[in-house]
Amino acid sequence: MNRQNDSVHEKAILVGCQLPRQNDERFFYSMEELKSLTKTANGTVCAVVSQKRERYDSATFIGKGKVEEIIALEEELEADLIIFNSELSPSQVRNLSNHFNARIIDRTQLILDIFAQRAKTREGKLQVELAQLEYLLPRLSGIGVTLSRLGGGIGTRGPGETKLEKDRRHIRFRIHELKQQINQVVNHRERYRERRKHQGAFQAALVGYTNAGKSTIFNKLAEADSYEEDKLFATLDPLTRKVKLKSGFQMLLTDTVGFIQDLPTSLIAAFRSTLEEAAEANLLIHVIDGSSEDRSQHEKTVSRILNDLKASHIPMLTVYNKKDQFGGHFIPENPSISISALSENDISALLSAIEKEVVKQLTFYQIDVPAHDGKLLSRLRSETIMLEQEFNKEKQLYECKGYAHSSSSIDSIGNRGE
Ligand SMILES: Nc1nc2c(ncn2[C@@H]2O[C@H](COP(=O)(O)OP(=O)(O)OP(=O)(O)O)[C@@H](O)[C@H]2O)c(=O)[nH]1
Repeated sequence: MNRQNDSVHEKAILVGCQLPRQNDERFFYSMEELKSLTKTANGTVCAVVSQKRERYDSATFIGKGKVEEIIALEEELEADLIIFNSELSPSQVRNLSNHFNARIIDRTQLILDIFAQRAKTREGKLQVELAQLEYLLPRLSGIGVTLSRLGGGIGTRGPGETKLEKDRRHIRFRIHELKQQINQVVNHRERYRERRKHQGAFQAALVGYTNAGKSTIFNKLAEADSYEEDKLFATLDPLTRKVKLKSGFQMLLTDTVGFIQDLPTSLIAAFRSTLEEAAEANLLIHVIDGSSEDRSQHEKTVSRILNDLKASHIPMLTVYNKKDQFGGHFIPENPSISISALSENDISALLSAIEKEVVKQLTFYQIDVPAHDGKLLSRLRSETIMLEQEFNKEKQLYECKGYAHSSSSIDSIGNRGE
């Protein structure tokens, strides 16, 4: 399993600059999120500095006075890192590096670093490396010149603990290579996705703000071995598993990447194809950390991203998770359920709630199955929700009734009707 450099806790000063177009609430939330991202990357926040300006300073992002203030803080607190809450231009990084001993990184690099640490599947790793290199390339000013003392620590790590390449020629070659490999993997996944569609499987996807508890719920529902941890972004790749509902009906469940505000564009591009998978689901299971103070902000972020993905029309079950920490007293959206993913009873209630939503989308069928056709019977049991199965001794057949997914490939379900 892929872990951070647990022993190293770099000390970071966070820097934000609020422009007139950003209201106080949004700016505050974004700084809070930066703190949480820093902790996720195994950094320790030792100071937070912010400034209001009409526009960013083209040379140093923040004003001269603030630069002086941070120089003093850096010395006093012995900071290793200064993290800026916006994307810095290559020249801003260069200019700032002249003022500080600590390494300078921006929000994008921080997020890329976290994604690099937590990518699990081959595709996720390739995509994160590509996003990192595309970010890095314009920021190198010549062969072998490094970006803000590239070499170790937050912002410089590649997927699977490899060091980021720093030579322009190598980077270009690697970008080319990565694009080819990603194409292959994506094509392979597309074929797999088409096959699943063709088979008419019912597909559900877990979506939600990062750290809401998606992987935990996914594991409990699918009894799969996914990676969960109390840090942001434990899920970077969509993982798809079979989930058996109480009736025996099997659906596919996909776990998706955690959503955050202002995901860097390079990463949106990298994960677009994987997020598109969620956009094709029959049912979205939106997991919300009900115990978080930023709950409503998180919900807004997720709705916005779903909207961008053109997935807002998909039926949704809202799950307020971590009930053990908030008491479950919401009068929330419909349909919804409050649970603690850590409680077996609640997981069982969640399965029933999911089943209720699934049934809404299924079609009633009635079919006679010859007694000797055990194969069809067993398929009906797992691929549909069978309500009745009566044996007609005279005709030597089973009279079955139930609900099936409308695009089910069980072609023998001919005589549907309500
Ligand atoms: N107290 C409590 N903790 C929970 C519950 N569900 C999940 N957690 C914890 O919350 C943390 C985050 O859970 P994950 O399942 O990794 O969250 P995620 O939504 O997959 O996160 P990303 O992959 O970062 O998007 C873990 O430490 C879980 O153990 C719950 O119901 N109650």
